[in-house]
Amino acid sequence: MPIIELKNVTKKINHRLILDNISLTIDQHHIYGISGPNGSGKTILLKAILGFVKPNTGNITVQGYKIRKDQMFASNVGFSFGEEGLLPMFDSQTNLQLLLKHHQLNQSKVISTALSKVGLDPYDHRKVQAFSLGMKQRLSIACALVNDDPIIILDEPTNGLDKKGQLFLVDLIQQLKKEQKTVLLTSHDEFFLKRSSDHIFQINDGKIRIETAQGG
Ligand SMILES: Nc1ncnc2c1ncn2[C@@H]1O[C@H](COP(=O)(O)OP(=O)(O)OP(=O)(O)O)[C@@H](O)[C@H]1O
Repeated sequence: MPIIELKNVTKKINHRLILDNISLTIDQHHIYGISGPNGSGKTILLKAILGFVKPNTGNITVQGYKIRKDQMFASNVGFSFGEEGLLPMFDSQTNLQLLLKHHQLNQSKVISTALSKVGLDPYDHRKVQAFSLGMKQRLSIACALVNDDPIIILDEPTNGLDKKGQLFLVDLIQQLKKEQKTVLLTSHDEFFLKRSSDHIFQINDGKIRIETAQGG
């Protein structure tokens, strides 16, 4: 059974068709990359899967639950939308702490582990507003990882990362695959997509098509 399934999903914004009858299946433990020009609907698609955007027609199912029907929002999904999800007036530890879904006795260990996984210093207590773009991107990715969810959604995770950071991210995604996570990510960087993903989808004019399926 697919872990995520979209059936005939349509989304219009201001009478403009953004997602045009999209059907898609995502199998668990695979890495899926989505490419497409600016404004093609990649972010809207990810937000619809999470339940943050309501489609006009169609159904989205995550782990067997219909989103905005059985469940308002997809649970068990870690997500990163770059800087927009961060609280700049707090340090990285507080940003992660506020996201923890479950009370944990070893909270600071869980937070340190997530920061170390993305190459940030767990003892750096500066406010996030003092971080470089690359550090903010890494923290945003840590936000997606901190709850150890089985599904990880990363919108443009290479934004702000230099070449070394991008290679680090490729390794991190391969590590997530080894941990049996299902990852759905978007990127404009074809090289990064090919290096990191088992399957690549292309969105254009609201329609989605599979570009390559390298097998996972
Ligand atoms: N809140 C909104 N109000 C009006 N239009 C919106 C809104 N959010 C998105 N859109 C429009 O929907 C379209 C798809 O946006 P989306 O952010 O999904 O594109 P994208 O493929 O992620 O683009 P990029 O590569 O630039 O990040 C764009 O034309 C955008 O202007």
